[in-house]
Amino acid sequence: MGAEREEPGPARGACPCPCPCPCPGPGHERGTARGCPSSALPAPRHGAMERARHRLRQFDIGDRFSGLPLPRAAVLLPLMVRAGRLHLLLTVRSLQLRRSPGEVCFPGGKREDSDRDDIDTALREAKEEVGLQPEKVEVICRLMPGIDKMNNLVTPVVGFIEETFQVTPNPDEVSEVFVVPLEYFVKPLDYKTFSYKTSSGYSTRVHCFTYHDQEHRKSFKIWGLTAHFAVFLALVIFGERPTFEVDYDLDNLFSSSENYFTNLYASIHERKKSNL
Ligand SMILES: CCC(=O)SCCNC(=O)CCNC(=O)[C@H](O)C(C)(C)COP(=O)(O)OP(=O)(O)OC[C@H]1O[C@@H](n2cnc3c(N)ncnc32)[C@H](O)[C@@H]1OP(=O)(O)O
Ligand SMILES: [Mg+2]
Repeated sequence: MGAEREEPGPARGACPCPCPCPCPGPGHERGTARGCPSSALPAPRHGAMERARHRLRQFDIGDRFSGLPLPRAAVLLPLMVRAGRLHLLLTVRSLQLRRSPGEVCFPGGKREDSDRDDIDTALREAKEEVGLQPEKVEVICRLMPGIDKMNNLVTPVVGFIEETFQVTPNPDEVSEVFVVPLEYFVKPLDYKTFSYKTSSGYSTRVHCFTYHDQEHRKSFKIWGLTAHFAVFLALVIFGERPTFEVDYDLDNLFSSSENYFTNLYASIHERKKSNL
């Protein structure tokens, strides 16, 4: 892993800055070279990134749900700028995997004992799965968690990566990597929704996007938890009404996303109690 990180802080991550100054110091933002007097690294100054950073920091949940008694997992939502627009990097899971083979997901996985927090988990998994070095990620925030089919508490960690990043997928876990313009998750061309009842009996709306990728000349289906995270990320960053229905009050996005999560969590908790 990279250099020591401060706890807590709005913009955390492995600091790529090679300078010896305490990190972050006054005016020196961790995970970036901004404000660092002795750093030679250029700070990314793209307008779309600056706006996204600002919005995302308002939705950072930090370690807020770290005490919940559920097994933990984390995913990295890797954002990059291509042709002036934000894009999200996604993976297709290897067909050899026991769980969710062939499904689209973000780089990520289950917490290991060596991980200090969800950021460590997301960065470690991204390195293992697509060869992304932690120091090449500017971690911005952690967003509201979700709960997967196995009742893992899954925390999405948002980070910026360079457009020039060359993926090296680990074929044991990842069969393909592709990128989607983030706007697609608020203005899709091919979208369906259906309702889904979780194992705890909680009814939720499932988003299902089909993305026709020109680069790979094929279509990818992005749905379930992965689509849930991508939609929320796009809502946070763009602050616009999507072209489809969502389970949030868009005028109170933070509190309604928190309510959504707490209701889902409560349904699992209740089910566990009634099974005792
Ligand atoms: C509404 C219902 C839904 O949402 S399903 C809809 C669509 N699907 C999704 O949205 C995907 C959502 N799921 C996920 O994002 C992931 O499953 C999450 C929750 C992050 C968990 O991460 P996951 O990728 O399963 O865990 P992981 O990476 O820790 O391990 C995956 C399996 O791979 C194995 N593995 C690990 N390293 C290697 C290796 N070097 N060679 C071979 N195998 C390897 C792990 O042991 C693990 O296997 P297993 O799952 O324990 O059998
Ligand atoms: Mg994984």
